[in-house]
Amino acid sequence: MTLTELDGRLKGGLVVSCQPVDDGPLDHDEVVARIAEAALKGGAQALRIEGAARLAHVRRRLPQALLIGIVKRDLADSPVRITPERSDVLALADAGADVIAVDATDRARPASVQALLDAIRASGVLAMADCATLAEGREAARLGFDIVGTTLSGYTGGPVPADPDWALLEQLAAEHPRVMAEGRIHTPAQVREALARGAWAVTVGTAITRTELVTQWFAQAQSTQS
Ligand SMILES: CC(=O)N[C@H](C=O)[C@@H](O)[C@H](O)[C@H](O)COP(=O)(O)O
Repeated sequence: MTLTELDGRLKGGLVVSCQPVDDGPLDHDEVVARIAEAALKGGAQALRIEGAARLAHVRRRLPQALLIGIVKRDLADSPVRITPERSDVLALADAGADVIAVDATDRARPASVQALLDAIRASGVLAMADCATLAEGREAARLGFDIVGTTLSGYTGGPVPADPDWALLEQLAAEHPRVMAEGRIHTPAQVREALARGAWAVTVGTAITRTELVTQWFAQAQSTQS
């Protein structure tokens, strides 16, 4: 896919991250494929899918869908979880990802961000950098990532904030044409706000595809009433 095609399909649009709660009742390839199909019917322009085998399954079911692929793995010697290795990139490309997202944080890691980007480029797909800070976003843009995301802001140490990182979004959007607002965007009003603050596109996960957590939000509201 060319960048012009990517812009035509996703600029100003919504990505639904279809990552159910790990080991929960929705954490099955076919269930995720159906959630993904439902998200497209609801108006999503793209889907973020975790796992190469799962992405291949979704690709078979939804041949035309724009798929952003990641692999999440817990490593013994690095806090990097999202697409940490070259082999993850190759597996996602083989599975049919249009875009591959990698952790682009400045942390101890098994493969450099440059090496991951090189593997993505060699596979002929587009590249997204999941960042936590302005410096990381700048470095990702300098390396040549097509999309820079706020994905990891709030997740590299300390308590996780309640709100999206609007400041990081605005700072990145001032410098880069394709900034994905991602992370803790839970309402339609926040999607509008992200676009107003300069996001190129917006990814929503938990609020659409983690039923247990969304139910907890409502259930806790009920229990604080009584
Ligand atoms: C930090 C991390 O591992 N983020 C992950 C990245 O793929 C997912 O767990 C998030 O659900 C996704 O980024 C969407 O965000 P939210 O679920 O807040 O709408």
